[in-house]
Amino acid sequence: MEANEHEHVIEVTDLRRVYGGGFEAVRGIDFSVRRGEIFALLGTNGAGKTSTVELLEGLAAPAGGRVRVLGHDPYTERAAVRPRTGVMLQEGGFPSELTVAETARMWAGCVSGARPVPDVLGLVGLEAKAGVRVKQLSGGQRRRLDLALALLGDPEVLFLDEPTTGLDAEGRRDTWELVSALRDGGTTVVLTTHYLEEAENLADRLAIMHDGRIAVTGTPAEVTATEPSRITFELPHGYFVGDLPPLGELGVSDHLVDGRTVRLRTRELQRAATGLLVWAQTAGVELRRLDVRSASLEEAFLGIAKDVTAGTGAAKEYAA
Ligand SMILES: Nc1ncnc2c1ncn2[C@@H]1O[C@H](COP(=O)(O)OP(=O)(O)OP(=O)(O)O)[C@@H](O)[C@H]1O
Repeated sequence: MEANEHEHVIEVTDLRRVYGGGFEAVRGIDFSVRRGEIFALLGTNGAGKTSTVELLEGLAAPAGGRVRVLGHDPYTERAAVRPRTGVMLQEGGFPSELTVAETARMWAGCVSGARPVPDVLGLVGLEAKAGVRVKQLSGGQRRRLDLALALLGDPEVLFLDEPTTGLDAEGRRDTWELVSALRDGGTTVVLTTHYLEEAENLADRLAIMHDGRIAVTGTPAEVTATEPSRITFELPHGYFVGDLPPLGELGVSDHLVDGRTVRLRTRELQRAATGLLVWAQTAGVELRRLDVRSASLEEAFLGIAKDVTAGTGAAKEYAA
């Protein structure tokens, strides 16, 4: 197939994974990832993210369903897939007595057409640590070495399992910049993360998993739009909630009054905010401490986890 930006480099259909004791960790999931996009898998602890990524990496055979990476089955056609993918595992597990450069050279020996080691260490900001033993690296520096090793083969598809766990704020930002630059260069990236901010900043599309299933997929904006927006303000002195325009007519789904503070939730943010501001202007009053905001990914995440736990959430998918 000719490489183009609409090509699905990963296709997952009704994928299932069952562990030895019969526990079904992945319970029939579907998603696809296009060439050159960053796709994030989010979810609560034990949701099945790592179990899923391991199936994409060809480390285990699915109990059911189908997975294709670059058009191949990553488990049975490992030889066709592995040289074109890079894998950053949660635990690198290198011999700790080797230096950073020795570790990378050892790894490069297993990769056909490996990039020069200094280039890859430079990419992840470890060039100054080339002569340092792995056991002397900080946790964050080890994560960067993990990433460098995944990049040695200049992969078309990169799997990153919690790439920024243990990194400080600066290290995290540097990794985001690097991953974005790789995407801009055409690399397809699948990452798991616990940091919602990371998915919001980095992902072109994401899926939120819960209990082995995908609860929602879409762009960060689409997923965020599943939760209502919020408007908060203080009632002007001398006014009561009943003096406001009828809230239902402004598209407000529910409201809460706490002292003089009014909190509204709406799925029609522009209509509700405009209605309130026009009312305030006409009444000649100021809405003090006015705060108007769309839901964050965190609110969507918590809302979805709650919905699914309560059994009210059917899987939602947005147009790609
Ligand atoms: N080797 C195993 N044998 C049996 N059960 C397992 C095994 N590995 C994982 N599980 C179970 O499968 C479920 C999914 O685990 P998985 O590691 O895929 O979740 P995750 O979403 O990556 O979690 P986390 O965010 O905590 O890393 C969990 O309930 C876990 O206990």
